[in-house]
Amino acid sequence: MPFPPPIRPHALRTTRLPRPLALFSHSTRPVLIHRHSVVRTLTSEAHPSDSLERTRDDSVEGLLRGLVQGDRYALARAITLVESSNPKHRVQAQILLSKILKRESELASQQSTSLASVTPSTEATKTVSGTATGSASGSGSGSAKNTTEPEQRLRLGKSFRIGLSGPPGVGKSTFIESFGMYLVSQGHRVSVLAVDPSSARTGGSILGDKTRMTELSRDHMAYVRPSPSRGTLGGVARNTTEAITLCEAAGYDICLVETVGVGQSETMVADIVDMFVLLVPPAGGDELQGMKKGIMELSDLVIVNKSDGALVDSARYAQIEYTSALKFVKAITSYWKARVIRVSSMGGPEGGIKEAWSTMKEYFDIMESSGELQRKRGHQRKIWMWRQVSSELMDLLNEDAQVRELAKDLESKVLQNEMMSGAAAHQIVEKFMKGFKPTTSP
Ligand SMILES: Nc1nc2c(ncn2[C@@H]2O[C@H](COP(=O)(O)OP(=O)(O)OP(=O)(O)O)[C@@H](O)[C@H]2O)c(=O)[nH]1
Repeated sequence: MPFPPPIRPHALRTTRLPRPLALFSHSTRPVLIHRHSVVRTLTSEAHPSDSLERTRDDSVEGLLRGLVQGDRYALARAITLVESSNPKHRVQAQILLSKILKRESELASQQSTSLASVTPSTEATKTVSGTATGSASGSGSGSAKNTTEPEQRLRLGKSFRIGLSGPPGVGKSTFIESFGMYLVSQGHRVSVLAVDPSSARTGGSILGDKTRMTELSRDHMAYVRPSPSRGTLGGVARNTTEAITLCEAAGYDICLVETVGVGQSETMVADIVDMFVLLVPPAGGDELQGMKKGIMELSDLVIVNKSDGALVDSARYAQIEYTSALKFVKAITSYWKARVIRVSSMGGPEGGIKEAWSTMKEYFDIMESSGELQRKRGHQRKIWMWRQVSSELMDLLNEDAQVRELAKDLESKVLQNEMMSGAAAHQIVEKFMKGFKPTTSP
């Protein structure tokens, strides 16, 4: 099956917001002090057409209803729920996710009949515009309700998950802004999630308070998650996987997951997405030497960014260098050989953005039609099941006060070389198992 057609081909011109601060009256979120944060929060999560009603319903049913209507308030709150470490919230999050997955499988069985009677683009256009006009104008809501089948918004498994990584300053936000706006102009609905490894380690943030992707954030066809996930890397990954599921349930057919190309986060992102794209600066030689071989092995596409003005020659040089470096890297799948293209993120669609999308789309079509995409997703789910097991076990260990106390003592013994690390680990697990009281799962 080819890449799912855009949901709303004619929507672009009708959806721009006048000024972010005009949305104050609609926001149910607390007003933040930092000016950029205010703009990011409001522009990313609030739009007059996001919801048919302003009342906030945080029950699982309410969130689900909001999600399938494509309401960004509901999406933002649902992502906050899955990111929460509060045990009560985790139970609610799991119920919400399992309801989404249940609906997805029900839809899959109905799909052949419903999609045969309605062409995908017509169905999607009705659905999304119905939601948008319903609240924006009020008068159109009657007919909008008639044509809106919320279940049709659950397009799980019909989205394209793209991971984007690259060193700080390579132009990731500029690329995503430009690329995202191009996709939106083609009728796609785009969500952007950020994975920030620094927040996992130190609580700080590389992405910081910088206002990023302002134009895309304001577009009704896009959802930019204002703040990156935090917590342990395993927790961040779990949150991101669940956030992707929520974005897909809310009708976003393209999900971009961005990470800074330092540390382990790119491996983690590559295990979540369908395609992994590496952005590199227009220089080869030393920089290429410094680039970890591992990250090249993960890449399905390498984009040499900033291929414009005086940088074109070095971008060409980098393209040649990366292309030959890739010859020594083992392909991830026999269906696709990684490519290197040049892009100017500031050069508009013709500056390489169009080519980047057609290459990604070609990848998606090949992987989808060969069945490789489904296999890859299945394999990823299996990997994540086990990563989640270890992440949850670690959470349980950390929550146990007695284990924490023992661990502190054993850590210092291991540090002083008074005890073998394996023996210490064994004692910790033993202590935990003795005191473990199973809780009822959702
Ligand atoms: N000439 C040129 N400059 C670019 C291009 N893309 C980005 N830049 C510039 O590169 C600088 C860094 O761009 P960002 O998009 O902030 O880079 P980033 O990778 O998101 O940076 P971090 O948020 O620090 O990770 C900015 O000054 C951009 O204007 C491009 O295609 N051509």
